[in-house]
Amino acid sequence: MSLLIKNGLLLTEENSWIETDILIKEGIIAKVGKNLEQNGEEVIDAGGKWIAPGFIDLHVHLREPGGERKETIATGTMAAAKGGFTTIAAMPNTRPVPDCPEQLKWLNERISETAAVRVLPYAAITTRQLGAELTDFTALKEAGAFAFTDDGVGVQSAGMMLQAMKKAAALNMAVVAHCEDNTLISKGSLHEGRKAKELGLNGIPSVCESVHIARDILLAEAAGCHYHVCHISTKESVRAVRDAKRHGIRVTAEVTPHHLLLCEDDIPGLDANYKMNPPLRSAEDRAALIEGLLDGTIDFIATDHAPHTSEEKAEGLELSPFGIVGFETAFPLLYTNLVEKGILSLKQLIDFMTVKPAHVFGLPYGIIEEGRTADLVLIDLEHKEEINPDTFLSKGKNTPFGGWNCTGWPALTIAAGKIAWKKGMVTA
Ligand SMILES: NC(=O)N[C@@H](CC(=O)O)C(=O)O
Ligand SMILES: [Zn+2]
Ligand SMILES: [Zn+2]
Repeated sequence: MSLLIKNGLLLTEENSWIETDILIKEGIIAKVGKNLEQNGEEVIDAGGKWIAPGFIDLHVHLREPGGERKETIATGTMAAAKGGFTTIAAMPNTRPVPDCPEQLKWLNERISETAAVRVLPYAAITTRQLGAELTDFTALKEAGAFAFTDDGVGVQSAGMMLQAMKKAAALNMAVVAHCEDNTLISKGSLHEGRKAKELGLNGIPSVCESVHIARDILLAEAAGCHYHVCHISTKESVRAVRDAKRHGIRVTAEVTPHHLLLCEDDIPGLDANYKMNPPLRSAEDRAALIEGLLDGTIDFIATDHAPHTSEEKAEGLELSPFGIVGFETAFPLLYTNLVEKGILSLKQLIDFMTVKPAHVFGLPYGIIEEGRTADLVLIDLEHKEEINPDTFLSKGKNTPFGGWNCTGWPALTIAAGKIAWKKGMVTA
């Protein structure tokens, strides 16, 4: 299939734009330039919309296998495509866990049969993510693991983490960490701070995260491994990563849209759509995350798309599972609340969602250039719409952002040269 995109606006390095056409042939960007001639290709008139590299989200939960009531690879990747994402990396906290080559092979087959966009599967660090026994990293790498993580739980033992990092270093793979010390969780459902006190609930202290990050940075230095911090949320964590980078330690970090845009003060009461792990922290923490993103301490943005059923979320703040969905709101939220407010330039936002994650993990995506895979998103920066969870393609409707008015929405997503989602498209 060949496609010709006409009259798109392409962002330049200087945060300016040029008008361009893009010719796509057999999944590859064949030509970028003005007034390209049509030779029987399907034409897409971008009509002044912006063309960005397809977004890359390296922290998502697709729930399959085992959690199909919350999401499947098919529904999750359709939601991703609608959000403008063309490459996503799926976390291994499924049932079963991809902790052996057979399971990973099954997953890769399922992905190739049902996914609407590219899915890179993580493999677990420990068997069944129980923290007791290291998985076979060599075999898992051969079977197609993208990187190693036990996301959903922290690796409690420093000894286990060091072993994992040494193995990963030898294979030139990354260890990706959910940082949480189980002795410090305190059975909390939100941040240990003002709001927890006001609601009379147990809080999760900041040290619960930062102590793991500090530990792991020293372990990564000893092992010489690429260590990546998931969903960073506290000012102390940002400080630790900043300090580690200054010392030349190979640490990188991601932050979620919700931690950039919300803090504990925004939690209206006992609404479980504000419950996620790590929790929404203090206003100072939120400011430190933005500062960390701006000064390069935090490398990129990842949604931590974590769908749960409405029944589960109806159990309330204390009993419901942690997590919120992210694919279908990430760009409009960040564009409206960071770019339009002058905190980030459009170029910076696009980089945090494309070039940077690709660069950190050595992926050949996130760049619009002749010869590259045609992963693209057309964005309508003028379009205004209210976030309505009922319209989500994800099975998960669990978001605290329902009713937010946003400007700047994806209109069409092309993944590996094929239209993966188009505004107004009817899906099953
Ligand atoms: N972030 C969350 O609140 N929940 C995630 C787990 C995780 O990312 O740690 C989930 O799987 O639901
Ligand atoms: Zn996590
Ligand atoms: Zn997660």
